Amino acid sequence: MISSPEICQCPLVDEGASIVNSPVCNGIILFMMLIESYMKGRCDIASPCNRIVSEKNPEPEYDFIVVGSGASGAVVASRLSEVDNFKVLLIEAGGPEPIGSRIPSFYRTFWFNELVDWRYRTVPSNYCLDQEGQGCMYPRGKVLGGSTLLNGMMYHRGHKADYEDWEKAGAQGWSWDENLPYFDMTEGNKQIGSLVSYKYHSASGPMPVQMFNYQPRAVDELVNAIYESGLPIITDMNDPSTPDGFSIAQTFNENGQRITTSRAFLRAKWERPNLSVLLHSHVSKVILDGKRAVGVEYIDTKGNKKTVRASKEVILSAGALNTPQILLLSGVGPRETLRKFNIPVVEDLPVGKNFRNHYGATLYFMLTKLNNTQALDWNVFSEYILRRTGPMSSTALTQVTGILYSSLADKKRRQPDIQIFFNGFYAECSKTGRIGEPSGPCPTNGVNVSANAAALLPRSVGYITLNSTDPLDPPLFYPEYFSHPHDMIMIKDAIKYLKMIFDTDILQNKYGIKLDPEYTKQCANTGQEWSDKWMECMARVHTDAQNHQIGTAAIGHVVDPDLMVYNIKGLRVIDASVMPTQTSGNPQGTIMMVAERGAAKIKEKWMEKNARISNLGQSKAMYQKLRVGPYGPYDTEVTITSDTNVKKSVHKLEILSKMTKMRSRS
Ligand SMILES: Cc1cc2nc3c(=O)[nH]c(=O)nc-3n(C[C@H](O)[C@H](O)[C@H](O)COP(=O)(O)OP(=O)(O)OC[C@H]3O[C@@H](n4cnc5c(N)ncnc54)[C@H](O)[C@@H]3O)c2cc1C
Repeated sequence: MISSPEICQCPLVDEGASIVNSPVCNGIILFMMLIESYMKGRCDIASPCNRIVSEKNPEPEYDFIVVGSGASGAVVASRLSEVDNFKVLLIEAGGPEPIGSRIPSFYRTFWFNELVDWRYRTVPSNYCLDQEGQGCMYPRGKVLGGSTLLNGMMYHRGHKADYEDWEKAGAQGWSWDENLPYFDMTEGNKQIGSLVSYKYHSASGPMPVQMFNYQPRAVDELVNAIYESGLPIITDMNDPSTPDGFSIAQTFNENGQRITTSRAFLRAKWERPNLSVLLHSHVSKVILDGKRAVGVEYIDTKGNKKTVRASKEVILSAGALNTPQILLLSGVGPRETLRKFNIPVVEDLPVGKNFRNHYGATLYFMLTKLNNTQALDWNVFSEYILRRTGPMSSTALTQVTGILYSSLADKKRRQPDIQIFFNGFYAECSKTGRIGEPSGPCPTNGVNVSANAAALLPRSVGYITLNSTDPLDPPLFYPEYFSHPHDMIMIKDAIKYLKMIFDTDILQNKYGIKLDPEYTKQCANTGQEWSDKWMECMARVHTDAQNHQIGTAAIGHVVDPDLMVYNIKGLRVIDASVMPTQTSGNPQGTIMMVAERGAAKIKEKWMEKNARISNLGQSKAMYQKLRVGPYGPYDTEVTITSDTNVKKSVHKLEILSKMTKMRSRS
């Protein structure tokens, strides 16, 4: 039985956006309102005692100002404020984390909600044609935790070869080996020993990493189908010896809840009077005194322009879509763009160029032999509220992914270049909570699922520029998808892998899988389904513009390898913008690593000599400790998961992965 609200040590809170009335579950829905009110009454979910409260009276000057609290900014602010005598201000345009965002199954619920999402779109072009001329959608976190509050939570470090590419692009000192200690600093892996090896993971970082504690039957069946298709199954996507294959991903979660960077890194704020946070404050530009950054200008909740000074550094962590806008408005960018908008040129740099993103095609299917009923009901909700497990504690099919080689990939360098994602069976919506409640008007019409076939190392490069000098006016995004012919080859190769899975006995006969005609009609005139022309049409119509944008203030182009903006003192960029080329995987793990390294570089520069030596000594000792194994500290830190459901999935992955290896040897 579900009990009444818990008594937490602090008064309950009601803040942020609601799960009711989201695009994935619209209308006034009593059951969803009930779920939300129950969640507010659970201390571990609502965490009323650890709320980040916005500073009412910010001081006129801080040592460091960090702009943006996402995958990068929360890490930077947290690491800098470890130094007692650094005064740090973190400025975030969005507000607090909505409580509903902690539920993994609601992972799409907050997309396009203006309270937490910038709701960007690309300039319309010859792709994303299903969007009726509005351009591709780019959900983007405008909230504490940034896009780590909207994302799919998958943890990936990229591959060694990706960082060789970084070095070639000018990022000297950013090789795989040099980055490893900083990956380790972030990662708090809970499955070392039970799923992944101490050799490639760390247990001691603040960000919890593990598989979701629940895998629905559909995940099991999908993994079976993948094995039947002959494609490889691997246990750990971050093990360099198995760079390609399908797996159930490890994700950023704990106790059945999403963990954003703000939850993982900013909790420390409560012991740190030297860290202040300003919410709902939109930074409009960096204040430059000649070629030195001395503060920022921001727009507060009432629309007033305010300024705050930085005595040491301003750090831009506003993400690859917003950092270039702030730089351009500050007079740092391509001369021709700045002149066009009458912005005085402080430094002529290629800001906004080198805009890269993973992208591909989405294919929509129907499982015609299943009834289309809601995956969220009273039973599911009770299981979650009592034990923090069940369908609400995972992202259903989305936790399965595969990273594979296209025909263009460099296999010798072990650098896969395409990724497959799946979507469906989400416990995200229900009107009454009744068991067996139909989803949509035609319950016997089959279950809708979809899959994405994406290029991880696309060659097309776009740009971002200003639309106007109004800081609240979104910039213009020109990703220039398909401008390089290789991308279509990679995407078609990825679709061919999907076809192999689609053709399996399990999906064909047991589930009656079919392409959803609603989503193929625009390509009906291209001839046969799955033909080259059909795949090309599907990629342009149902373009999957992923949300892994990078490169718009890249190392070697706009910032130096220490992440300092060229020729400007006191101004650093530490976020996805500095990545010069893509990594072949989900980027949050890499961006957190960049943030750890960036913060370490700042500490190295500004900490007093004695403190610096002791800090570096500690980091080194910690790293050495982390790398000891298999009988060293790791074994004492191993958490063997006790959840039988996870154990079953781990066991299955292990068996299928062994069978994959045997198959490839024979
Ligand atoms: C829907 C979705 C799914 C994804 N899935 C995954 C996944 O499964 N795994 C993975 O690794 N990655 C995933 N990603 C990508 C990952 O979340 C991003 O790459 C990462 O969060 C980017 O980090 P960042 O710090 O550069 O920017 P963000 O995390 O976006 O943070 C930027 C912050 O800066 C703030 N900001 C911006 N402009 C201003 C301003 N002018 N003033 C003040 N504050 C400002 C923003 O509000 C935001 O909080 C996904 C992203 C999305 C959107």
